[in-house]
Amino acid sequence: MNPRSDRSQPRFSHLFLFSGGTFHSHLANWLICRKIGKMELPESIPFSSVDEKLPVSQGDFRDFAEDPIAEMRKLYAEHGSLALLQDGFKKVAFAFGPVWNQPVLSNAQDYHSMFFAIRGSRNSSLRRLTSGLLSMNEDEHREHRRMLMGPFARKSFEKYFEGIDFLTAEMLNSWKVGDEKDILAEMTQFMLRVTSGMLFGLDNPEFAYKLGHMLHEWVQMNHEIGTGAFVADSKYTERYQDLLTLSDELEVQLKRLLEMKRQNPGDGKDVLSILMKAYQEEDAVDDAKLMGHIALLFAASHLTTAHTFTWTFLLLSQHPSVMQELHTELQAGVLSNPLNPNSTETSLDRILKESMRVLPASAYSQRICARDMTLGPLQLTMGTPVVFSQYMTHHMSALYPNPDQFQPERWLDIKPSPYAYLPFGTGPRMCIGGPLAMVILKMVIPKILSRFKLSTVPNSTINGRVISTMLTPTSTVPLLLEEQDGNFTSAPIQGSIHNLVHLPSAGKDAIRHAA
Ligand code: HEM
Repeated sequence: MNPRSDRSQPRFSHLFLFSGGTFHSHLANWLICRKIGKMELPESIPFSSVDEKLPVSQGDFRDFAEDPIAEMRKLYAEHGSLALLQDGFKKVAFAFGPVWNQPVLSNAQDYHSMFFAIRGSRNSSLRRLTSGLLSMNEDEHREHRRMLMGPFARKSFEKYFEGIDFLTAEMLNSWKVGDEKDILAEMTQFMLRVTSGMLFGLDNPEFAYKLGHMLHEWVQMNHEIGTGAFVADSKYTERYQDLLTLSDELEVQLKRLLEMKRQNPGDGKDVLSILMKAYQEEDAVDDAKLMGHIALLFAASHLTTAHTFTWTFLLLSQHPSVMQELHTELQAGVLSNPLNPNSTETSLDRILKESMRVLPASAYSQRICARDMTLGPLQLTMGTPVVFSQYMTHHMSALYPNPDQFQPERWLDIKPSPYAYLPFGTGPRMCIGGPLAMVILKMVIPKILSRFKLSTVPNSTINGRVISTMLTPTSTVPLLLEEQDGNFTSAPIQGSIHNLVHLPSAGKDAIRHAA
């Protein structure tokens, strides 16, 4: 039997947080939320009186797991910026756009964070490795976040530059004019090395990279079965045992790393050394927590940044006039110091902002209601997941005209609120590595583009979709390495990339408007 057609039995799962209760009207609350700051609720919201019609759709969470963007678009088209998806007894709330992002993301006391994947049983290595910031809330979160901020403060960045420069040169020296490169594989490998170096130091590069590879596999596996935290389907959970085994092995290696660091602290310039020192000074050494932080930092950092590199190079290769402007700035040498706070905004700043708007590496995330509460007209019981989405918010035409088009020049005229533009999230749980990721992108992109022209391979097929919470290229992303001669053209490409962004070579009707 096709499991998708078996709708007669509600599916129960110990993995899923149940939510029950009845719905009531909460018009007053909704009206208060209607105008927050400068942001108006988009006109399209269809309920005029909450009693008339609540924004509830019956659905199948497996459809959401398969294609989160398609499901979110459907909910948005049907209900506007607030919706509840109900599958049997289970419910998930969806909050799209700045009006609802604000309460969900600013109120960390009522909207708790939850690790994006299955966490394992109480005494498992998986549970310990997933105990980093994303699994912490309230006082515990505040305390650990404060200690973690040190290595991610701007004054710490210079410690990582030497390693990043070295690894960039190593990658570029392995590239040759005429090569066709899968830029996704290249940038993933590059970020794996950069992240391993930044987190563990490069005094023992072989061990750092070995650990990096293990963490990479562990992160990938978490994302693959991550959707299992939402839906009960063996498709997502059959690799769970493999994840438990890998977690055991990873924990052994991370313990080894901590021992090595204690015996030989090295130059102390890596994130782990800085953290260990901070924890020691506060007499708060807890190896399980340290390992949880390291695992999360790796998970949060390397693929998000690798995907941002990949999407940006793809978008540039499809937009020759944008590339031309960047090249002119590169030649004028105005991009050389990404750390200079006094430098005026360059086209690279706008390109990165726009790339992360139109193809945000983190497409959505979720919170869990910490108590029974209301969100607009919805009454949500404790434990109900609330999904918010960067992709949906960034593609709202009321906020960004022609939202599916890559138009870096729009940033000359706009300054959206942190609830309308949030590639790094916002509020008390905003990404702690965002500024560092931006510096890495701004350091490395000019170096690559000074050496090589990256051109689209005509008619290549580029696919992308959301896996777990990440907007991920799901095919290779082949680009041709050519001599940088400053003459840019583009060529048509195929694939599901056209469902995510409107590319000029695709013609007018290639994409439905996302939101
Ligand atoms: C382009 C690269 C990156 C993107 C797009 C990104 C995106 C995000 C987003 C959207 C969140 C908020 C999630 C939520 O609210 O549920 C987040 C949180 C986080 N990110 Fe990043 N991130 C990036 C790079 C990094 C880097 C380089 C690091 C560290 C080395 C990092 C570490 C973290 C941590 C620890 C959190 C959790 C913060 C907390 O819960 O308090 N990220 N990131």
